[in-house]
Order: sequence, then C-alpha cells, then structure tokens
Amino acid sequence: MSHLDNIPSTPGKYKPDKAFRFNSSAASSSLSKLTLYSTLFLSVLLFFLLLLSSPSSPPSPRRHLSSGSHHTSLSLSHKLIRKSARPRSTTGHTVLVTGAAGFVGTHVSLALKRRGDGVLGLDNFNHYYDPTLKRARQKILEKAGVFIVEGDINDKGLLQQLFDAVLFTHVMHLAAQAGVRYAMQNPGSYVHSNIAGFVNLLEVSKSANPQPAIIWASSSSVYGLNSKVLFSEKDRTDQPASLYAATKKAGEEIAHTYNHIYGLSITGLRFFTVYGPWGRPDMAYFFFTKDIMKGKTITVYESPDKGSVARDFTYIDDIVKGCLGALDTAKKSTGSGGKKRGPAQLRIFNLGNTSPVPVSTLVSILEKILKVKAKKKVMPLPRNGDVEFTHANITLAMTELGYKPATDLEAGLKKFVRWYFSFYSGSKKKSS
Ligand SMILES: O=C(O)[C@H]1O[C@H](OP(=O)(O)OP(=O)(O)OC[C@H]2O[C@@H](n3ccc(=O)[nH]c3=O)[C@H](O)[C@@H]2O)[C@H](O)[C@@H](O)[C@@H]1O
Repeated sequence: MSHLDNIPSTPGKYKPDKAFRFNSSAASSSLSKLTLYSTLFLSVLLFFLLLLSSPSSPPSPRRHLSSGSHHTSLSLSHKLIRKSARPRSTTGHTVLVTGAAGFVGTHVSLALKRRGDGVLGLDNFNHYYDPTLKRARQKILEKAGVFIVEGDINDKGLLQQLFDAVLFTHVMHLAAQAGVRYAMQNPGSYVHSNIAGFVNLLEVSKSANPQPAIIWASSSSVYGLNSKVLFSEKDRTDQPASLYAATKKAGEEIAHTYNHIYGLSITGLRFFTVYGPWGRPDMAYFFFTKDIMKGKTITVYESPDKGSVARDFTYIDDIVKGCLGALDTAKKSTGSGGKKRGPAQLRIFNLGNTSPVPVSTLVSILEKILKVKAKKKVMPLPRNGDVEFTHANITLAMTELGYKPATDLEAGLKKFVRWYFSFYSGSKKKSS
C-alpha cells in the first residue's frame, strides 16, 4: 500500500492510521514522507484547478457598464471608452453619439471619427428592426475605432458612468424610436425613448461640468397638418398627425426648458425622410426595394383627392454634412454642475432636400434601377399618422450651417440599391 493511498480527497478530514501512533520512529519517518507527498499532491491539484478555471482566451470586453461589472472587464471597457472618445488632436471634439448603431448614427459617427474627433457610441440594439443590420454597422464602426457601449439612454447610472469617464464637448443625440406608423402599434416605446430617454440624457448633461453642447434629431413630422409650403422653422408645429411627431415636438419644448433653466446649448435638426445605404428597413424606399425584388405587391398611398403623396427625400451624406455643420457651429453651454451662468444657444433647423418627390415617382425610379416592374396597389392614405406632403425651406441651415444638399433622389437610390445588393448577397453567402 503506498502512502498516497492514505491521502484522502478532502485533506481537512484526514485521520492518521492507528499504526503510526504506536511506532514512534516509523511514525515520524512516515509522517515526514507523508507531509512531503501531501504537499506535492496538493501542489499538482492546485496547478490543475488553476488551469481549469483560467479562461483559454483573454476576456472579451463587456458592452454593459454597470456598478456590478467585474473589475477587469470594467477597466477594460473604460480603456476602450477613453480610447474611442479621444480626439486625434487637441483641437478635436469629444462626442457622445447616442443611437450610434442606427442609420444616421453610424454615418455621423464615422464622419466624425474620420476627421479626427473622438467618438463614443451608445446604443441599446433594440429589435424594432433586424438587429443583425445594427450589428453589421457596429462592426464597421469598430474597424474605424468607434466603440459602442451597449445600453439605454434611460439608464441614468450608465450615462453617469460615461460622463464620469469622459468629458464630452458635444452630445450628438440620435437615439430615438423612429417610424411614423409604428406609433399606433407601440405608443409606449415613443414616450420611453423620445421623451423619457431625452429628459434623462439632458438631466445628466446639465449636471456635467463642463456641460456639453447638445445636437439632436427632431423630425419634419412636427409640421403635421401644416399646409403652408415651404415648411419654415417659423411655421406652426402644434398640429402633429402622429404620436411620433408629438413626441418629437415635445422634445423641442423640453429642449427649450433645459436651455432656459440650465444654460444647455441645444440644436434640434428636423430631418426630412432620410434615405441611403445602411438605411432603415422599416422605411418605404427600403421595403419597396425588397418587395419589388420578391415580386410582392407594394401599397402606394395617394391623397384622398387622388393627388400624389410626396416627400422631400434627403440623402444621408447631405444629412451628415448638416449634422457636422450643426456641431461645428454649436456654442458652448453656459452652465456647469446644474447651474446656469448665462443665456445659451437654442436653435432649430430644417435639413431637407427642397425637392419633394411623389411616392409614385419613387416607385418608378426604383423600377428603373432594379429593372423590375413593381406590382402596385394604390390606395388612399390611411389615417395612420402619415402626412400628405413635406417640403423643407432650408435657407436657415444654408446660412448658419453651410448646409447644401447635393444628391437627387435617383442618384441617391442608385447608391442605396448598390449597397442593398452587396449587403444582402454578402449575408446570404455567409449563412450558406
Ligand atoms: O421626415 C421625417 O421626419 C420622418 O421620415 C420618415 O417618415 P416618412 O416620411 O413617413 O417615411 P416612410 O415611412 O419611408 O414613407 C415615405 C412615403 O411613403 C409612403 N408609403 C409608406 C408605406 C407604404 O406602404 N406605402 C406608402 O406609399 C408614405 O405615406 C410616405 O409618403 C421616417 O420613417 C421617420 O422616422 C422620420 O422622422
């Protein structure tokens, strides 16, 4: 019987054999041998236990930052956050982009990063539309050096941690519940993101020291039932036709309050039906393309008097230029730590294309580019929040932001369709 056979698996419960107690010399030599073997065995055991518990690859950074996070992953995330938010030069801005994995958010984040600004993204990757598209956008941003923290603008603790880690000069707030018609299905999500989330972000921003300047996405839909064309920033916006529009209008009023009480510099941008590569699959141009290619019938709305429904479709690159122009001309907030120290800038701009196109023409252009005849069902505009017509007056944005849209609908749709085919044929290849 070897000594090793006497060593139990639970060392604390080891009882020496009676034979050792009566033969003292044998006992002492056996005891020292036993101690030696025990030590050896325990060392080997410990070595294997350590080997099993240690990860085979370094820990991947957690996308969530929370007070309960493991120390290592937290400091790893903090490192990524600081690196992503660091501008290339001392003149660069440090920008928090909310909704960074969204359509406009991705394009704006890339443009800021490419020109040397520091950019930190925040996105909750919700399932309003296919999250794999958002993940694909995230990959592109990661390659460009933009890190996205996965979290919600309603999470005050998380926002506070981000503001504690980084002194943001600007917040580009593009996170929102978008879509006009979906508001009838899920009204709560609009209140949650566009009102509660916005207030939460402004609360944290107003308490920061120094306060960042805020640039945020409002919407052409605030013009609602306004029938005066062109739509000018001075026109009435108190007749929203959808809950979506009402929450964006509420955002504009909330912005006024935070500017007035706390001295936050705030610029709202009224986007007019933005389209282009990496766009949103819930928008008509996107799902028309998909359905036309599948041979599915599309529904084209017309106004009740059989007139055309039209939109001032605006290409994404033009919108990005408008966003950067707004950021570059934003003045500093005047408050700090929740206290106003003087009047601050409060602005609102239309970012449109000034060239409305009927939805029926949008379909004809797509047919031409896709070389497929669409199966169409024309029906009167249902009362679902849609308005008949949008047309932006962009004089103010041209003068103050240097905004100058340069892409017409046909040129922009060609770029979209090219992207659409390369993206979806790529995804198919990967999954097969
Ligand atoms: O300008 C804006 O502020 C808004 O632009 C778009 O809203 P919308 O203009 O309604 O864009 P789509 O949903 O793509 O609709 C475009 C046009 O197609 C029409 N349409 C839509 C769906 C359909 O099945 N058939 C159809 O003819 C709509 O009535 C509308 O005239 C975005 O979806 C909103 O998030 C954004 O805020």
